[in-house]
Amino acid sequence: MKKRNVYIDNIEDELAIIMYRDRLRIESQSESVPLEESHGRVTAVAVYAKKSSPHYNSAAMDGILVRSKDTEGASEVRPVELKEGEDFVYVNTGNPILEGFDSVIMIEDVIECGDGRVKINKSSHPWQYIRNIGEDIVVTEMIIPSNHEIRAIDLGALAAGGIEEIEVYKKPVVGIVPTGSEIVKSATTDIEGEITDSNSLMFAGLVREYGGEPHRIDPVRDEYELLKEKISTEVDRSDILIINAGSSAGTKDYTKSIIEELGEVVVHGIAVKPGKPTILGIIRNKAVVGLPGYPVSSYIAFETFVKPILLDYSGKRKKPSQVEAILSKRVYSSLKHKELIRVSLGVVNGKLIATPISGGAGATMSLVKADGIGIVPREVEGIESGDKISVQLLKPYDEIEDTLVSIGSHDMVMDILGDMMRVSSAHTGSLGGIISMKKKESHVAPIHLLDESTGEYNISYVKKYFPGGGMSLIKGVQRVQGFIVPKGNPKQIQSVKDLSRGDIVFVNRQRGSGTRILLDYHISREGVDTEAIDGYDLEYNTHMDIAQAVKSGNADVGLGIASAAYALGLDFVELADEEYDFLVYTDSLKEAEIEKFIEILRSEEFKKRVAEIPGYKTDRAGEVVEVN
Ligand SMILES: Nc1nc2c(c(=O)[nH]1)N[C@H]1C(S)=C(S)[C@@H](COP(=O)(O)OP(=O)(O)OC[C@H]3O[C@@H](n4cnc5c(N)ncnc54)[C@H](O)[C@@H]3O)O[C@H]1N2
Ligand code: MOO
Repeated sequence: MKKRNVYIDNIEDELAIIMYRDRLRIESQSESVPLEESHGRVTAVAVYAKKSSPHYNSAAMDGILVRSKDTEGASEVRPVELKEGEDFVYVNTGNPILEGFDSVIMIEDVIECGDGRVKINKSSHPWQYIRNIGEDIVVTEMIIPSNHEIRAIDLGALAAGGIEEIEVYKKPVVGIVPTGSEIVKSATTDIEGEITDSNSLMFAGLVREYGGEPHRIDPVRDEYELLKEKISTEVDRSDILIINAGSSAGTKDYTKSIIEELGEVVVHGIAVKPGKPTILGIIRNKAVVGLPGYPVSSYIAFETFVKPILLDYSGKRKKPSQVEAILSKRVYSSLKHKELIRVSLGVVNGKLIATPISGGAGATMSLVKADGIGIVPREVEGIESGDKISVQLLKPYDEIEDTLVSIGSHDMVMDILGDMMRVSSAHTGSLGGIISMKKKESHVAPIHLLDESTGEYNISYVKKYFPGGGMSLIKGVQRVQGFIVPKGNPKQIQSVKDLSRGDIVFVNRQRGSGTRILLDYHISREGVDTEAIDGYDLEYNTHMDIAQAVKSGNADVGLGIASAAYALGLDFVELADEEYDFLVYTDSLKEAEIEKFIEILRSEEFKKRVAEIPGYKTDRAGEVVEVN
C-alpha cells in the first residue's frame, strides 16, 4: 500500500480534526443489548412500543367498580344503594375492569352499610377513574428516537412499552499504550527516575465517560521493535488506539516512525498549546493517536482529538457549555498557536471572573482545580486583564456561582480555606489584590503590606488606595517571619544586627516582596548598613528558594516563614509577625459567600487546622475591622 504521509507542522486544531475524520470515515456499528444494560447507551434506531400501557382497562383509584347507569340520579337526599357482587365489586388501583362494569367510585365516596351493601350519594359517569388501554403508551408509538442517550426515565417507559432488548451503538474499544522506560505502573514508587503511569488512568476514565471501553496495557519500554509489536497487536484489538508520550522530538520518541511504518501519519504538529506534538495516524483503518506525555497536554489533546472520534463511535453528545468571562490577570500567548489555559471561575457583582491557574504542562493539580478551560485564539498575542475570554466549563455553573473569588497575596492558609468552602484564588501579590478590588473583580483580597513608617500592616495602604472609604479588613492569620538557619543555629543569629557581623552569608528576597519590605523596615529601625551585609543583593523569589539556599550551605541565613524552614529540617528564629488580612467592601459583608467565609475563619476547625502548620497565630481570625 502506498503511504500518503502529510506532515504538517502547525495546523489549526479544527482543520486537523476535520481532515482526520474525513480520512477515517468512521461508521459506527450497533449491537443489541438487554434493556437493563442500556442505561447511558445511545440508540442506533428509534424504539417503538411493542405493547400498550396499560394493556388492559384498569382502575385508577381504590374503590368500587360499578355500572354508571346504576348510579344515575344519586344525591345527598336520594342516595343509591348497591349490593356487592351484583351491583359492584371492590377494586384496588390497577385492577382490571370486569366485563359489564364501566366506572370506579373512590372508596372515600362510598358509605358502607354492612351486610355487603353500600350507599353512594353522587352519580358516577362512564369511564370515571378508569385508565384506558394505551392511555400512556399505544402499541407501535415511538418511545425514543434514534441517537438518543438512554436516561433512567427512558428505561421505565421502555419497559412499560414491552421492550426487552434495544439496539444501541457499540462501545468503541479504546486501547491505551503508555510508553517510556521511566513510566511504571506502581502508584507508590519513590525510585528516582521512575514516573507513575497516571495518564492511562485518566484516559480510561475519559473513555468511559464518552461511551467507550478502555483497554489499558502496562507501560512499554522505549525499544523500537517492542513498541512496534505492541502497537501492532493492540491496533487489532481496538477501534481507537492511544499511544502516550514519545510524540515530540526526543531521541526515544518513536511513536511517529512506528505509525508511519505500520500505517500513515495524517497530521503531526498542531497549532494549539498544550498538545502541540499530537500525532493523528491511521493503521489498518483504525484511528491511532499519539498523545503528548505531559499530563495537562495529554488531557487537552485527548479532549481535542480523541473525544470527537470516540463520540463518532458511541453516539454520545458531550459538548461542554461555553461561557464568556472577564479575565482577572493578563495572559500572554504566541501568534503561532491557540492557547488553552486552565482557569478558576467565580461570580462577583454579577460578572463571571476567570482567573488563570499557574502550572506547567506537568501540573495535574492545575486541572483538578480548574473550573474551565479558557481559549486564547491564535490571532492574538494574549488577553489583557479585564478583557473577555471564552471559557469551556468543567464544572456545573451553580457550583461556580457559590464560589468566593479571592485575588491577592498567597499563603498556605488559602488551601485550608479552599478545602472548607469553594474558593477560586489567584496569586497576584497584595497590590494585585488591591487592584482587583478596585475593579470589583474579587470578593476579597488577601494582603499583607507593611507600612515602613509605622510598622503597621495593611491599614494605611487601604486608606491610600480607597480614599473614598467603604472598606473593611477581615482579620486572617498572623504569620511569623524569621531567620531560616541551619539546624542548631551554628552562627547564633538572633537579630538583623547579626547580619552585618562579617562572618555571615545572607540571601535576600526580591525587591517588592512583603518579606523584603519587612527586612528593610527592621534594618532601618536597627540602623544596620546594608553595604555591610554579605549577600544583601542576592535575590530569590520564594520562601522555599531561601530555605534551599541555607540547606545547601550556600548561605548561613535568609528571611522567610517557619514552615519553609521546617520543611527542609532547618531551624527558625522568630523576627516579627505579619498580618495576613482580607480586604473587603464593607457593604458586601452581608453577602452569602462572605458571611460563610467569616464564619469559617472564626471556626474552631479552621484554627485547629492552621495550628498544624508551624509559625501561625489565629487569635483574631474572622474579626472585622472597618478601615474607613
Ligand atoms: N525539542 C523539543 N522538545 C520538546 C518539544 C518540541 O517541540 N521540541 N515539545 C515539548 C512539548 S510541547 C511536549 S507536550 C512534550 C511532549 O513530550 P512527549 O510526548 O515526547 O513525551 P515524553 O517526552 O516521553 O514525556 C514527557 C513527560 O510526560 C510525562 N509522562 C509521560 N508518560 C506519562 C504517563 N503515562 N503518565 C504520567 N506522566 C507521563 C513524564 O513526566 C515525562 O517526563 O515534549 C516537549 N519537548
Ligand atoms: O504542547 Mo506541549 O503539549 O505545549 O505542552
